[in-house]
Amino acid sequence: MKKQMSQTRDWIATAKTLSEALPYLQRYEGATIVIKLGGHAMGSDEAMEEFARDIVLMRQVGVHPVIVHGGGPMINSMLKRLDIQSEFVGGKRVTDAATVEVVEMVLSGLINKRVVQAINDQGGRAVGISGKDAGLMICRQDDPSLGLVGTPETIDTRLLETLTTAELIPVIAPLGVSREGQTMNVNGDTAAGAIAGALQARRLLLLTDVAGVKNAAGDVMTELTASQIREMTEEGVIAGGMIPKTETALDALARGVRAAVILDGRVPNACLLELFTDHGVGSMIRRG
Ligand SMILES: Nc1ncnc2c1ncn2[C@@H]1O[C@H](COP(=O)(O)OP(=O)(O)O)[C@@H](O)[C@H]1O
Ligand SMILES: CC(=O)N[C@@H](CCC(=O)OP(=O)(O)O)C(=O)O
Repeated sequence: MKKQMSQTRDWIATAKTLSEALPYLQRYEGATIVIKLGGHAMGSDEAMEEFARDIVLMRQVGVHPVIVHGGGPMINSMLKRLDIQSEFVGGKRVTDAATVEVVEMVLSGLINKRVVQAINDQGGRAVGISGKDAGLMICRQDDPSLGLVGTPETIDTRLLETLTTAELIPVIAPLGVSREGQTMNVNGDTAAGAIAGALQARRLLLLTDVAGVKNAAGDVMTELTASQIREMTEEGVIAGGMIPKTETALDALARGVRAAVILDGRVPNACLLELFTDHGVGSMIRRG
């Protein structure tokens, strides 16, 4: 009897949560949300399944999710197996001709199809592409000392619009092509920011494996301004892989995205919590 009553209370709480989501569901109906799934946030098959369910639910309630994925740790292990050395400068991989082949193989092959399949297994209809498809992402060389690393120069959104109109979910591997036809390795965060800007996305969600951007004392900053980011980067508090994330957030806002959030992809249903409840799960960077 007691068990039955507590179960009823759980169901009532679930119904209340659903009911409270109504204003958020209305707010985001028809909105484009770009979600960057970092390699570190992919973790287990279970985490991937949960992420995929969130994405399918978003589509079901009229949101247009566009996924950009990373895969840094998986590229590292493939390079190691092939005995190719690799190093990062400012959160970006120094990329030579041999490395870019492995990057493309891992990102466009293994990871892209894993994300696509996870979404489709949950009843969604995802289509895997890279920045090379239909001239989506034309790049110039970032810093010559990084080799074949690209900075997106133009984003042609037509393919994404076609997919979205057909109610398909684009899943994008962060590779681009130079004007000369050279394949370029693009940091996943950088690619997501450029795509979010070009689509004038309502939100850019950067999913990673930390609770958010931490200050010098190690506390997560729930809100961050552009000047705080610049200061913390100069002081070395924001370092490594967090540099492209915060730079991307600022860049996306400058291009017209309303807000960017760096959030903890390890938290179950992180995307749903962020979009459809009061409980933010990371660091929010707003315009202004
Ligand atoms: N100030 C900071 N706050 C939080 N994380 C930071 C900070 N500075 C550096 N980092 C590092 O950035 C990492 C996230 O970047 P990265 O490893 O590239 O993630 P992903 O694979 O999800 O893109 C964190 O795991 C953390 O080690
Ligand atoms: C230029 C550059 O650094 N490219 C990244 C692309 C993958 C990526 O960004 O993966 P995460 O999101 O998991 O870090 C790389 O080669 O690792």
